[in-house]
Amino acid sequence: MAMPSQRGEARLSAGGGTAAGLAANLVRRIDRLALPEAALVSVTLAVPELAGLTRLPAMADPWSWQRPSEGLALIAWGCAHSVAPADTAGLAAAYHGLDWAHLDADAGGAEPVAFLGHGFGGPDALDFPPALLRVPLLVLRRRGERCELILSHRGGVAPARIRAAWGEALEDFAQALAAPPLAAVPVLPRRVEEIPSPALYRQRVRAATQAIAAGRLEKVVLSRRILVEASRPLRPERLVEALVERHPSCAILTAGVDGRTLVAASPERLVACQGRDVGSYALAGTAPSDPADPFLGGRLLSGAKDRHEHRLVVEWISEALGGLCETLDVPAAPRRMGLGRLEHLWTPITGRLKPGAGLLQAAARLHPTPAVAGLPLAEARAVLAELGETRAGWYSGAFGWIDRAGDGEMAVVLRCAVLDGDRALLSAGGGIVAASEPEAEFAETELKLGIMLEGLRRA
Ligand SMILES: C=C(O[C@@H]1C=C(C(=O)O)C=C[C@H]1O)C(=O)O
Repeated sequence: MAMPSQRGEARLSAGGGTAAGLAANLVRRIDRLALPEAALVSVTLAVPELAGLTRLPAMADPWSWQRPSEGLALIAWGCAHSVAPADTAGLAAAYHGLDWAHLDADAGGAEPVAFLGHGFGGPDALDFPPALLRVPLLVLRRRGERCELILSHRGGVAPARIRAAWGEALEDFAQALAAPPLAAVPVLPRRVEEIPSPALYRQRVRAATQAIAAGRLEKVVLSRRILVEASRPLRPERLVEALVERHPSCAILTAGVDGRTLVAASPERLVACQGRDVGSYALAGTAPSDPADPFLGGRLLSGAKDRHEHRLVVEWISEALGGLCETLDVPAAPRRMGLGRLEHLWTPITGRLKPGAGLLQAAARLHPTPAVAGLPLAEARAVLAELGETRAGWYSGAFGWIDRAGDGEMAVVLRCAVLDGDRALLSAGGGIVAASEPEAEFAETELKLGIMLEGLRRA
């Protein structure tokens, strides 16, 4: 544990060195390297001494991604390059336009990474930018046993300037890692606003089922959000810690945008790529899981309404991804994915990409899936607009990372909150099909909101 002491003396671990010592050591290693030349330059250093310290430290506007079940953590610090395109297509253009040179100083084989995120499309009630691509100044990456620091900087400037910027960032980052965690006083956030009101949400579910019965569309995903207030500022890094512990199979992500922090524990993979292997999750159909009632999940698997809702998503993803793939594997029947108090129907879809196809191309085709929008998409968007629904803070958009070689993953932003001081705005929704009932749909959103509400008690 870090010992409280003066700046520069803070210890990274009981037996380890000081934060200042680590930073000085890394700076010496960087000084010996000949930096590559390009518009964007990166260097990766192995840092086994940080392997036990890949928790998100307290910082302003944190960007991070963790998949604890895969032993993956990416913690960013600062910004070397950022682009704010108008949409997902713009994200792909921004990424492919990067002139990015890299020096793998310890021959660990790892590529430098960029983070990216975007909203659902259309107005964002929190005015989050439609899309962002960011190459951080530093990324601490842990993958299994390996731990590395990736440093990036805009090229075309004197190497001494780059080294100075990295040196300063390394010092600050090491200090943040060594800072002792703040006392864990539990908070009880209370609801201060519900948008729409519970009664209006039920009414929207009814209106949606009527539009479906009238033959306008097959499915539409409605959502609601709640604003909660705590008695003191909420801390994203503590919320992340709680989510990592409770939902290790999810993608736990943060994106700091102008002092507000989006935090999510998403069970839904929009797309993941490794080489030409690609995968996406169809996730739709939800029920409470009750350990005392093992048959409940069985009912989810055999229930006609949820199976129908799920099948629509499987077919749509198979078609969207299939167009980019040489081979596609779609399991014949869904499985159950358990997430604490609820569970989903889940079909992991995998394939082999055609040459030239990649993660961002797949992401642009897959977003928004009928798991968060509806079918057909244009009619679903029209119904959402008629019902007056808006989404906020990238909820039901996507967030993830991509490395220089094109490997990476994006998750659908679900089970999320935007933290702003002592307040947090939580969003959740659910798919409405012909057989949906207002009360059950409302209860489903409450279950989904429960994941963040529970985490926030420890924020
Ligand atoms: C829309 C959300 O979740 C999506 C909708 C689901 C459903 O309708 O059953 C299940 C998982 C997600 O794909 C949400 O969590 O807000």
